[in-house]
Formats: sequence, structure tokens, C-alpha cells
Amino acid sequence: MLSNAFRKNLAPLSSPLFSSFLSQFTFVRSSGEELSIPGRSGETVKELLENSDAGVSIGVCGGDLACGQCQVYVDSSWMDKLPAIADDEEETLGIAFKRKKQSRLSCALKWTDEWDGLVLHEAPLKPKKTKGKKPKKSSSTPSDKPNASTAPNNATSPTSPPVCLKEQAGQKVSDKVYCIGAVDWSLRDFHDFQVREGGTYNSYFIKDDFVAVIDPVKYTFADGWVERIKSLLQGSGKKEPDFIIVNHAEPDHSSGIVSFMRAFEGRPTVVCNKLCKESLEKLYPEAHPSSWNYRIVKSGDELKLSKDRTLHFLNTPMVHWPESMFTYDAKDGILFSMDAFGQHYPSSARFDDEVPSIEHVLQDAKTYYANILFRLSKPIKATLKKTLSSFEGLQVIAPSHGVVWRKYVNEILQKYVEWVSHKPSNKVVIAYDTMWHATEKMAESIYDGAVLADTSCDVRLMNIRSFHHTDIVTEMLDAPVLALGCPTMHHGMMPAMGGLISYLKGLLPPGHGKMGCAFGSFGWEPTASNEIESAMKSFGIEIVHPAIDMQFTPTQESIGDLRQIGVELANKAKKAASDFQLSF
Ligand SMILES: Cc1cc2nc3c(=O)[nH]c(=O)nc-3n(C[C@H](O)[C@H](O)[C@H](O)COP(=O)(O)O)c2cc1C
Repeated sequence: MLSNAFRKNLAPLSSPLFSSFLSQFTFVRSSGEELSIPGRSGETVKELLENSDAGVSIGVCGGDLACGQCQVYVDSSWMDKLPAIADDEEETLGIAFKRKKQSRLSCALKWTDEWDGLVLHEAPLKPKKTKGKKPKKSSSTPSDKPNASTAPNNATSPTSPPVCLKEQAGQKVSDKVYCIGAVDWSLRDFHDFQVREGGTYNSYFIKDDFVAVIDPVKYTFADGWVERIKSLLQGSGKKEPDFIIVNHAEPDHSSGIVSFMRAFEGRPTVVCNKLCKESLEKLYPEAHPSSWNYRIVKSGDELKLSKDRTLHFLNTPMVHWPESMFTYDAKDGILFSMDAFGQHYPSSARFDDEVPSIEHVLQDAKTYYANILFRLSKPIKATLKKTLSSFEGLQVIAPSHGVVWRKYVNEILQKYVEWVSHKPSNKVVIAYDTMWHATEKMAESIYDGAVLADTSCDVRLMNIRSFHHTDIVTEMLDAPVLALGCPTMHHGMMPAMGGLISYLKGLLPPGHGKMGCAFGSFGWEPTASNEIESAMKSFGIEIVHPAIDMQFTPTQESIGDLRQIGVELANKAKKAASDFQLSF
């Protein structure tokens, strides 16, 4: 090592060769060992440590002021000689382990030769194991047990590879990106969204210099998922993934993180945005999420997995929850889009070009959009625009439900453009309830009129106790005209109509452009149709015909009137569809 006096004598030479020796600092390891690290202007203390002969590896986020793990303690003699802590450093220091008043992030300290002689102390790293009792196997509690049809996913024997891995069967999205999610063939009720065939909880595994898992799975499938991760780690020299990226905190995706952290003893770094971290902490308090290592990201942030592969993050608030986020793998052009572009479509295939019918998948994507995302059309539109302008190399969309889009990317993007823009079809939806069929007769008469008026009009007659509200709302998504009918019961509307109205209230987005009317039969004092009409108005539905009330069974004459109303509604739908200009 050069003495200070010698370095000062060399200073006038100011050659790059010599300038690299002009200053140094001492890094005191927690063992007490002192390392002399040469300083070089412009490099951060973290870089100097890593590039020194000692090769001190520090931090996990690559020097992005995000993980807090490159923390160092400044020797008390130097406390006042370093620049003040900036806001972004302060924010990340907030998550650093055992932060003290002497704490700094080595990635935030850009070396200057004025710091010659600086003394820094190694800060402790978070313990390898999470605190608490020995982790229980999640299968020990009945609620954690996957159902019978998922038993193969739950295989834990290393000699019996989990069936869903199917690595050799081509379930890779690209050379280093694997599908490791779970198929839930028994799913039928997804928070009151009726699912006919089942669904999936997708997760992806990127095996590069750093290993990242994108999105956990639902907790009931976590055991099999963790086994798939362990299986893919084999031969990589790693005991755990470096990162677990959480794009969305909703439990159907995030809840598997509890088993994941148990299995990997809390070592992987959780990559998510600030809101997501807060949500995880509130969702799974028993797992002590605040003790996990985090790399907090925001739009525009990047995570390098190798020199060729960088992940980019885009916050997508309210697509579907406030913390929602997209992750984009620029190397392979893969957008990990969490709920956006998802479908409740289960399949042993993983890609859109492997399924028997792409129309079926597109219909399921529509059902998903109508029932989960319809209300959020505005933020989704903004996100779509950002996605298309930010990720020019986009080739594949890998959502967290359903198949991966690789052949029909343009088709699903086009559908989303239409749905967020509220593109109307030439379509009328008549949804009704009935006790003794009088209101049903009214509904049928309106239907007949609409069908006779325009054979090209897609007219749907939906008894709301025969059709689940999932299907009714799906049909309403692109219908500009709605007729809602219900008899008066106990001075109001019937319970199922009340449920549908409440569901529509939550789902219809501002600016949906829908029109319609209410109708119903009554015995002595009509109230249901007026209640429906005022609800429709309050949702921004333009009332194109005053509420139609008929006492008991409609007469022949009133049937004629109702048919005429059907004609008017069909004409409105036709005009709405033909007048619409898509601008995106
Ligand atoms: C349980 C029950 C409650 C009813 N409550 C009312 C009421 O509060 N006000 C009213 O005008 N008619 C009431 N009615 C009469 C119905 O509205 C009338 O029978 C109507 O024609 C039924 O239409 P629907 O055939 O489509 O079921 C009630 C009927 C039933 C069976």
C-alpha cells in the first residue's frame, strides 16, 4: 500500500495510472479484519469493494439503492465529513437491517479522493433463517391441502418429478424462462365468478446468472410449486432463487410466498413495489413479511439477471389492485402481465397455439375482463398505451391466469383495445327475473320485437336465475343496450335482481355509453321497475324508455307495445355500433 505522503507526491503527475492509487479507505470486517481498498473517483464504495483484490461482494440489487443490503457503518471520526443522506438513500436505509445513525449505503457513496483515509465498518446481514418456530409442513393443516385432483402437484419426492413441470415437453416460454404454475382443474367458484372448467395460477422461473421467480401461486398449490423450483435449481449451484418478483398481492397469486419463504429460509429477495410490500405485510402477518429482504422497485427500474437479461418494471395501478405491476423481460420480449390478459382457462397446454380452440380462450379472456377488469377500463387503457410504447420488442404475454399468448398476441391486444374503449356491438341484452312468468312474457315480447326489427342484432334473453351473473355481465360488456326486468316483490325488486344491480354498480366504468330501460309486472303497487330505473340512471345508463309496468299478465295489446319497444331498442343498438369510431 502507498503511504499518504507518497500518494501526495505523485499527485502532480495526474496520470490515470497513478490517479488510481491516490486514495484509499479501510473496510473493517465484522471479524475485525481490516482491508485497505484503493479509491477511484467516480466509482461507488460498493463498486470499489467489489472490484478490489479482496472482492467483497455486497448488496443484491446491483447498486440501485433498492435492497438496503450494501449498508456500511461510517466510523464515528468520519461522520461529519461525508455528504448528507439524500431522500432515496434515506428511503432504502429504512429497510436496512440494524440501521444505525452511522449507516450509509455503499452504493450511494461516490468516491472522491477527499475521502482518503475513510474508515467504514461492515454492517451485519439479516440472519439466514426467518425467526420463529420450526416451519410446519403446510400439508399438516386441512386448509392447506390441495384437493385430490391436484395431488400430483404436491409430490415432494425428488425421485418423482412433479407432473406440471413438463420441462422436456416444451413448457418453456423461452430458452431460460419456464412455466412453473399450477392448474386448478376443480376451480368452479372464483369469488363468485363462476368458472366452468377450472383455472390456473401461473408462475414463471428465469434461470440466468441470477435466478428469478415471477409471481407465486395460490397457497393450496405451493408445495408442488416449491418442488418445481427446487427441481429447476438443480445443477445451478444455487440453493434458492435470488429473487421472487411479486407483481400483484391478491392472494390467488401472492399467498404461495409464505411456503416459499419457509422452504428457502427467507433468503430470496422479494422484488415488488412499495404498496405491494405493505399489502404482503398486512395479508400474511403470521409469516413476518417485514423480516424478508426486499428490493423495492418502481416504474422504470430495472433488475439485471445477467449481462444480457434485464427485467424492467412498470407500475400499473388498478390493473387490478393499487399495487399491480408488470415485469418485462427485454431479452426475450416477454411481458409478465399478472391479471391483465388473463383467462380462467385450464389446460395441460401452456400456450395459445396449443389449445383446441383459440376462440374458446378469447371468450374466456372476455369473461375475465368483464367480471374482473371492466370497471378498470380507464387505468387499463393508460397501461396499454404505456406498454405498447415502452416495450417495443414485446413478443409474448405471460399472464398469471390461463394460457401464454405467443401466437395471438395481436389478437388479445386488439380485444383489449376494444374493451377498454367500450366498443359496442349490435347487441341487446334483456335480463329479467320472474315468479309467475308475467315479467318473462314482457321480456319475451321485447325480445321478439328486437329480433324482428333487425335480424343482424344479437339479442340475448337471459333469465337471471338460469344464467349466472358472470355470463350476464360478459354479454353486457359489448352490448350498448340493456333492458332489465323484475316483478315487484315485497315492495321492491327480487333478491337476484338486487344482486345483479349491485354487481353492475361495481363493474360499470365511467363513460361506458350504455342505454336501456326497466320493466316489470306487479300486483297492486309497482315499485321494482322504478327502483331498477333509478339504479340504471345512477350507473350512467341513459334511460331511452320510461319504466314499463304491467299489472299481472300482459294483454295482447300490451304485447304489441312491448314488441315496439324491442324494435326501438334494436335500432338504438344498431346505431350505436355503426356510429362508433375507435380511437386509441
Ligand atoms: C311473495 C310475493 C310478494 C309480492 N309482493 C308484491 C308487492 O309488494 N307489490 C305488488 O304490487 N305486487 C306484489 N306481488 C305480486 C306480483 O308482483 C305479481 O304477481 C306479478 O304479476 C308477478 O310477476 P311475475 O309473474 O313476473 O312473477 C307479490 C307476489 C308475491 C308472490
